[in-house]
Amino acid sequence: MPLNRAIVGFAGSDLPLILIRKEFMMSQPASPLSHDHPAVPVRAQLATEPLGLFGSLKAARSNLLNILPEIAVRQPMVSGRTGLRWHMVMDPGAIRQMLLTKVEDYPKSKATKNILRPAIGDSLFIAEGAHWRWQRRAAAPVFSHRNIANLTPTMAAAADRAADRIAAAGPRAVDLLEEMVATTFDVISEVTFSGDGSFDSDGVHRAIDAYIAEAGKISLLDMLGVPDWVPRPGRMMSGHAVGGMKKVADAAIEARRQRGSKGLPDLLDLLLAGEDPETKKRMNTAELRDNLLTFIVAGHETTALTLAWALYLCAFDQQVQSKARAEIANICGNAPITGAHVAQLAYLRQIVEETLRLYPPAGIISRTAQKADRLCAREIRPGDTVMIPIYALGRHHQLWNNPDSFDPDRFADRKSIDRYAYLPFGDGPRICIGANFAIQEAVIILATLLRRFQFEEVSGRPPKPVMILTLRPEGGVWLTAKPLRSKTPAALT
Ligand code: HEM
Repeated sequence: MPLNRAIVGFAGSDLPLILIRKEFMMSQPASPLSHDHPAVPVRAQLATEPLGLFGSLKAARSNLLNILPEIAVRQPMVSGRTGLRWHMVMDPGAIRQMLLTKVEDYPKSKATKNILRPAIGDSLFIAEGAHWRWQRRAAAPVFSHRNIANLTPTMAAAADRAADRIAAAGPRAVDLLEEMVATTFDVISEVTFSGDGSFDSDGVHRAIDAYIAEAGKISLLDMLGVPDWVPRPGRMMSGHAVGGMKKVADAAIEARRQRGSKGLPDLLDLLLAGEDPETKKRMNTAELRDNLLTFIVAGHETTALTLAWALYLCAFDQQVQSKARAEIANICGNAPITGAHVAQLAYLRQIVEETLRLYPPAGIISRTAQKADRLCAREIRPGDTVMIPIYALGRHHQLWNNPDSFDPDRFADRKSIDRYAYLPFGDGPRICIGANFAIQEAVIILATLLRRFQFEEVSGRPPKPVMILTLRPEGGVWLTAKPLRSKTPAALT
């Protein structure tokens, strides 16, 4: 079927308005479909009719996925106007243009920067141009293959602690989302400020979570295009917690400068030693702190969500869970999980990749166009918001077979997948710097938990995909964890 270039206006618009063809207006039942179709895991209910300005604003505050129209999983591009002109791009060629060939013309959107700048300053995540480039060059060695491999024991130890906590819950259902957030925070605080007894990691964790909860709610004022200097109440509320968090981080950096590195270098040691290979510039305390907080903010919740969704999917499909457990037994036996194992746990990696297709933590990324351009033969004007809805891309009917079903075997032959059809980590020069870190961490934690427990769904408590800043399972991921062995092999040695 040729791709239909529909343009959809979701509110008063100077763009051609509402051309939703009837066949695209059919709503999708949640699951299961019918006796002829396999059941599919939970998915978001996409909009089947224009929301209007207030409907869009309401959706944006409660669940951003609700602003995605159903045709976004069938069409290459959807455009409209809600205060500002916007486009959603699902066409791999057009996405390549935005993220790679014309990356300078599509910087991160103002809304993204407004939300994150109070917490992470002008760090690697939101800086542009030369200021971004030198920080990326200085931080790149921190995420080298060797440095990430060195973190394996820290990740495995945090995974064992998580397994012990889950075991302590006994036969009661456990919220795996909460457990995974605690576990990935444990990892990231250990690998950023390891061994600094004075570092108040609980305080930083509380401040970050409060910030994500408050400031992450897409501001009504941003959506309406109100200028940046108008204060945003939600962001001011969390300002106090953020100020405290920055002080804690600055003190930890100063303490490390005084005492120097001990043993294997952690992320802070590596960043302290890092310099831009071209300009030889090094980061000052504020730049180090903003980047470390960026790693914490960008790195812990995203990986926790991946793990929580992966465990939900393994409980949803017991055959996949058994196959994964067989692989772990075959590759790792009873030994503690090592970096060498991670490289061989191919099926576990496929589960993680398929989880990221169905529930990408960064469900929508967005850019503000700087120049007049054309995407999918459609006019882009300077100032237009151009979104890449990663969630819709991963479930696009033109790009995937049975897009809503869970099938890790899709990733058995990675070469068969169009690079720009699968973008949980973005692409081009702004691709996630922590992608390998996240995959390694997810594989280690998943392997540790699956060899110790059999996870089962709790009836009547399915997670609901909701996107505020990230795509989260609302209400948590409640599963029962049936013990398969009393202790992890690491703890037995
Ligand atoms: C499963 C886990 C993760 C997911 C799904 C994820 C996703 C993403 C995505 C989609 C982007 C690009 C955003 C855009 O282009 O607008 C990004 C950028 C970034 N991520 Fe991740 N991320 C994850 C884990 C991590 C980890 C573990 C770290 C660090 C420890 C990290 C640090 C960053 C940074 C610093 C950037 C900005 C890079 C730049 O602009 O040069 N992320 N991430």
